[in-house]
Amino acid sequence: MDKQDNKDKLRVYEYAKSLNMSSKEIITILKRLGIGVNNHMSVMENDAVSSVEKFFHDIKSNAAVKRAATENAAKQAAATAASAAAAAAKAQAAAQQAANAPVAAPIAEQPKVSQPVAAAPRPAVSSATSSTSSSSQGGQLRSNSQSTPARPYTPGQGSTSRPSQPYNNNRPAGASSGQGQSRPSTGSSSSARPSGSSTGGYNSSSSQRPASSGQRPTSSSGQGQRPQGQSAGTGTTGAVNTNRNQGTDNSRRTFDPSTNRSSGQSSAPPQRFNETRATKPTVAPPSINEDLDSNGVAKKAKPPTKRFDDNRGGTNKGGQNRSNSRYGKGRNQAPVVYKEKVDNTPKKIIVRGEMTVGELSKSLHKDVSEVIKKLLHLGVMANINQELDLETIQLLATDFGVEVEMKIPVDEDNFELILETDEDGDLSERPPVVTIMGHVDHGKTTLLDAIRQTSVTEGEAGGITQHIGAYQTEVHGKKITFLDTPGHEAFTTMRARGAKVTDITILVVAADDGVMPQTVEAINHAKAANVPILIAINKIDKPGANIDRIKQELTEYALVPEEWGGDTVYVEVSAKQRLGLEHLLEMILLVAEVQELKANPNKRARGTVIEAQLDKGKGPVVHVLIQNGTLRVGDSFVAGVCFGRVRAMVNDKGKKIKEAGPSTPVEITGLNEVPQAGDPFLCYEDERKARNIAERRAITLRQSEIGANTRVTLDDLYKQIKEGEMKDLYVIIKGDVQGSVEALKGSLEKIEVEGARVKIIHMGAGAITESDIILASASNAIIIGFNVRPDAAVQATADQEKVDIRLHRVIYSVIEEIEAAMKGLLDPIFKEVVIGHAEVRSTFKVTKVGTIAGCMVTQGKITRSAEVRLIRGGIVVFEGKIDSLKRYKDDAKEVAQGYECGITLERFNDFKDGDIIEAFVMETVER
Ligand SMILES: Nc1nc2c(ncn2[C@@H]2O[C@H](COP(=O)(O)OP(=O)(O)OP(=O)(O)O)[C@@H](O)[C@H]2O)c(=O)[nH]1
Repeated sequence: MDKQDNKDKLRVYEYAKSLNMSSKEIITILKRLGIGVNNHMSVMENDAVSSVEKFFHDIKSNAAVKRAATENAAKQAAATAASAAAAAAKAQAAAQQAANAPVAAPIAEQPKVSQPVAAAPRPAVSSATSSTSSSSQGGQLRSNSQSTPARPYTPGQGSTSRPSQPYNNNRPAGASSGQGQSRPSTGSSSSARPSGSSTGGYNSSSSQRPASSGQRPTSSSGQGQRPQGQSAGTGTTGAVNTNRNQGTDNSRRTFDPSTNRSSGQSSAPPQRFNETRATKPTVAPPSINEDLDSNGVAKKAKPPTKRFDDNRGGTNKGGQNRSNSRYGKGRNQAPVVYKEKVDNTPKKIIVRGEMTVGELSKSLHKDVSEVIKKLLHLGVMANINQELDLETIQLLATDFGVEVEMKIPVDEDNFELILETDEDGDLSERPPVVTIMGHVDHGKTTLLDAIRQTSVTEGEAGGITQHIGAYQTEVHGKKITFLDTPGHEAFTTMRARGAKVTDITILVVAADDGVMPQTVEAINHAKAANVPILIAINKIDKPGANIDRIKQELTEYALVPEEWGGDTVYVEVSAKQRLGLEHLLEMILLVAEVQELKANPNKRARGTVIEAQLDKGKGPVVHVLIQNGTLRVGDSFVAGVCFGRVRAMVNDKGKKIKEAGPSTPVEITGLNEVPQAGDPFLCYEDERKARNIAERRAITLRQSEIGANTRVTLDDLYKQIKEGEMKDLYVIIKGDVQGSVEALKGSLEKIEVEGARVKIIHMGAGAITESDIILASASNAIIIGFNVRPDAAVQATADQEKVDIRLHRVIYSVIEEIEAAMKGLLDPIFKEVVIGHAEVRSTFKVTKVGTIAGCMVTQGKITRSAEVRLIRGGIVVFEGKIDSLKRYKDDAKEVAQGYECGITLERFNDFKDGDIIEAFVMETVER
């Protein structure tokens, strides 16, 4: 029973099918009418059907009114078209008549908008096919067409008159001229045409051929001879039908194929074709009917039209017939569906990035072909999947008269790269952030402690309770933030991670010691980071203190004291005796004042992670220096690839606080994981967003770690110069003696290729250290080791940081290599691969053999065939070949890590305990 019910129910798709429309269209109409449907399977109640039909009817009525208004213009157009086409006098007359006839009005109109929907709710081509199928599909349809007259058409239904009108209407000027031409050949029909171009002609032809007449108004004579099925086909589609006719009718045709063709091409078929084609985007045949009604002419044309419609109806796929019968009279009339051609081009589109042609067409509500055509006009060959840049999108949209609003989303994941600008009025002064650097034992820690103690004694009772990697002190009501990490780590590692936290560097130089290698290194670090340097000459209490000597030495590094005409501030202090500290703090404020350090406290907090650790009780704890905005308890944030919500916040004095402004160091809890020092920190409106961003950052980080090395290496230097990514090649030179380092510097600085120059950012005598690697990493520099080598730990750091170290023993080869790299000529065939290290533990002198080094292989392996170099204190003492490699008394091919062995070298006997023998092989490198 239920099944039966279901069967009888009319579903949207069925109804749409019966109208030759898509379910989507019906759903849209239903929705517009306020009738809720879910999808194409939804059942349509009777009142829904009648509402839709009323909707169509209303559309028709409106269209008719419009059409009547344009009648005059249409007449004119029709006349022109007819006259142009009519070579023969008859045709001309016919055309004129047609023009005079009220029905002709739609002719002019047709190309513009309305199309016979009911007649052909489906696209022209499909209607053509459907008619084809009607003839071929068989009996059912054909019989339909034959029996058309008898069909239960509702009088007054647009469909009746449709056939005639569509022809006339749809016929563009050219087509109408075609009619004229074809007419003469068809003879009697031509006369029928003019008189209402639809009515008479149709009638006459219909009288001859009931079924086909409606469809083939033009070639009436031909039609007359033609079998029904064929005529139906010909009527519907010009060329296609012609073919079909040829195929089907040849045997029985009595008409001249040429006539047929001509009729197909120029008269009725073209119209049809046009009509149908036009029908695709829009359909409005009912309006035509309406026209006819209003003109009073259509009524005459009704009978043939009916038939025509009927045929059409029949054409509407087999199922429709069934559905028609099932859904009754009203629905049989339903095929009269009209779609008005509505220009739904949007006024404005929002563009959020590049789009494909297909995407743009969709947002412009245009056919892809239209957009492609426009692109062709712009000289761009494109397909539907072609990506269009923003400029082209803008151009195309403007061409279609559509405004474009660009809303390019900001890459929120890389928030450290987003520059937030503030209005001057929103900015307020912020405390400077100071770092202390200097040579070992020059008193950095003592100075930091002394300053901190000063502030503690001045302010807080209870002493230092917290160590959070930074602290604030106050001088004359103004705060100064010190990064509490003596040494280079904070400075360099953070800079290597892209974080700039320091505003001022205090360079501590012991008055009794002078400028030392690490002093120079610190200077280079600060200069590379473009941070102003303030010199604190420490230990002035010491008897050997020579302040002038220090100043003198430092002028060599362009740090000229103010009193000597320079701009570097020098302060004499004794960290131990707490002398000059106040003056130092005042000078810091002075330097800060010149820098005009400002931030906007009224925005979301942004900062840098100074330290982070996993606390047994609190979980991940992070020390953050807030650099802009204000951080509040409860704020959600991202720190590196971690995220969280501020659960608790403590300041440098260990006091719980609710909010922290710019330049304030705080400890916060509430993270999911432990971030790294130097990680950027930014607040977000909610935790979910923070989590998403952190997760995406983690993925990107992993990918970049796996991905290409972005550091500069000599191997890809030329490429980078070419691509404009590099102007200067930053180099760190480390050599065994100061003399050769100086010589190398001079030679390298003279090289200039492709507009790129060598810029020495640091140099010194001594082994390559971890600090060199970090500086190289932070500055994207390469390291040249001249007669010096990195030890295993340093090499490991270099590998991790992807710093290119080039080791040489001859100055000329350094110059040659750098020059070749800059010219893109570098073509190393071999690359040295270190395979192991052995440490000399004892030596034995054996006559005739020389000195045997009793070694322990500390890393990798030593092979007999490997080349070796002897390193003493980071300096290469000898480079050559192994003479013999023995395990006890036996020769060995190789000795692995953790085993002892005896090694003799060719032409070298001067082993000393603690020497390192480094074994390496040369491997070919593919470029
Ligand atoms: N006489 C005197 N001694 C000082 C002064 N400042 C520091 N010292 C001493 O110098 C030594 C080294 O001081 P630190 O503060 O550890 O030096 P540092 O630069 O931090 O050393 P590293 O952490 O190893 O780089 C200590 O014994 C201090 O007591 C000073 O102003 N006068």
